[in-house]
Amino acid sequence: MQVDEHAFFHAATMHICSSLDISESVANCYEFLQNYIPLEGLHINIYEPELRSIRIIAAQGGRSKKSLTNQLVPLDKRGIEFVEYTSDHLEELDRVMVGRLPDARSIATGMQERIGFENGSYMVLHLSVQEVKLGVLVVSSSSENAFTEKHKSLLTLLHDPFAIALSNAVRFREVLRFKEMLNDENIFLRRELLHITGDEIVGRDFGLREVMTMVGQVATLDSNVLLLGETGTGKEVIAGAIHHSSTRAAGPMIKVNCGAIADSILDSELFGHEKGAFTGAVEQKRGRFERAHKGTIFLDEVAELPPAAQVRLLRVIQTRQIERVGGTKTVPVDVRIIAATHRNLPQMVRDGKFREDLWFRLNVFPIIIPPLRMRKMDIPALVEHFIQRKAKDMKLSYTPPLARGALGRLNAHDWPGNVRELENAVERELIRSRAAGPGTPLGFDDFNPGADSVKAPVQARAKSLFENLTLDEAIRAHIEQAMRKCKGKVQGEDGAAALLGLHPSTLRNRMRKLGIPFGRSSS
Ligand SMILES: Nc1ncnc2c1ncn2[C@@H]1O[C@H](COP(=O)(O)OP(=O)(O)OP(=O)(O)O)[C@@H](O)[C@H]1O
Repeated sequence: MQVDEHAFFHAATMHICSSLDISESVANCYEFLQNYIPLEGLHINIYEPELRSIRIIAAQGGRSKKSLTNQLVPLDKRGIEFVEYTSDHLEELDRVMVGRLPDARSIATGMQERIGFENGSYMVLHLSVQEVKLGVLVVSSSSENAFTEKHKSLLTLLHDPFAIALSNAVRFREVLRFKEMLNDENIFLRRELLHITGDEIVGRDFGLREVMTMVGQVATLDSNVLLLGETGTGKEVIAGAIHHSSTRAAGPMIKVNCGAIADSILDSELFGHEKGAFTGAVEQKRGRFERAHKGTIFLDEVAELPPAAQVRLLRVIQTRQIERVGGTKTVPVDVRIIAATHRNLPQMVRDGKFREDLWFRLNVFPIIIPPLRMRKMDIPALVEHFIQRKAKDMKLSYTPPLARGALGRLNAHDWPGNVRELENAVERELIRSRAAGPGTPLGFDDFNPGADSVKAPVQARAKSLFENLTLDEAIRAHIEQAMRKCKGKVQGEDGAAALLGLHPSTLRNRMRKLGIPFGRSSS
């Protein structure tokens, strides 16, 4: 057959450049090329030296039923030597090499099985740009001696368009990888920034004192931690504190909300997927476990994991390895697990809804975070903290004061939504105050604590303690109460600083600010 080489080159280039996705380009080209070359398989492969393997980037034809895209074909010593030799001696070699498929076995054991022809022949076009070897285009046939000099020269014509398509594909993969890394880095840096700018844990010296002691005990170990507490109690905040105080603080902390991810994509989210693993998997993706490598993974709402995912999580904990969806190799991951739930996990284990073996693995060091109604002494400081933070977020040039009686109203509530509910209440009140005019005190007047019988005694106690007090007055009352208990002593084991969980000089500063006499001035 007489071939118009210009027309062939033009049409082939149009097919190769028809898509940004190299798999599609190869698919589009496959049938077209069959009009000129008796091929039954078309593959583009790159060499990955650190994995000592060939990676199939795009594949069409062949006898394999499974998608070959992204599969790794390990090379033995001879294979590595061959690939490295051809990379170093590109100029001296023919651009297209023709050979018998059985001989290819010595280069890449397994490649032949993947293509699916026992016997037959192949042509390999070495793809390079500016003398840098990128990879190869492999054309194969199940017939022996299928390819002639004419086929060889036609394939040679296609070097540049295929090389450019491969170079773009490789760069695109790199960009995606960097994008993912930057994303992780960004999340990490934002957390870090919050940490440095003092997104401190309010109540660490009061209502969360025991919790923080436990955080201190476990943070530097690598043990798994289970955080138990109602919704909004600050489980994520505590998980962050553990990570930041651990030896993994320089690594990433990756959060997974196990209850918010659809079952169908849970595996791919947790463990990643290979390109082509399922419809829509257009690129390889690292899962959250891989992204948390050398850091911490925070599995929020762990009780919501469906049974199949529980099994896979258990396997990861046992083997410290993951397998991407659609992948064949295992990837080691060095990750510390912090899990959290607001559910009664032991009960779920008894009901057969949560695997007992997984429960044992996660429950190495449980920390119970008390609900806000059991640590109401933290409310004034939390309110102060949220007013400062939200006023900054809302770009207010002032921080409005609390109205008289506001704290009493807040204390009378039982806070079923815990700290998050309080945070939202403060935000709502700031919005109202801004609308009423700058500096309008935050009254929490419309705030309805509800009035069921369970809350009544709590309300009565809280009212007597805090009603009609401003924030400073409430803190002042709290300190004065501690000073009375400690008979005016600030420092020492039986001093007010120890009772309040503060450093003595911090307490003295605060007392000075609030005009509370201490030491000689108190007598
Ligand atoms: N001790 C605290 N100091 C300062 N802010 C806190 C504290 N505890 C909780 N918060 C804030 O309250 C909100 C809810 O906290 P967080 O998300 O950690 O709760 P959670 O228990 O993980 O909630 P969920 O169970 O719904 O996931 C967050 O905005 C958090 O910053």
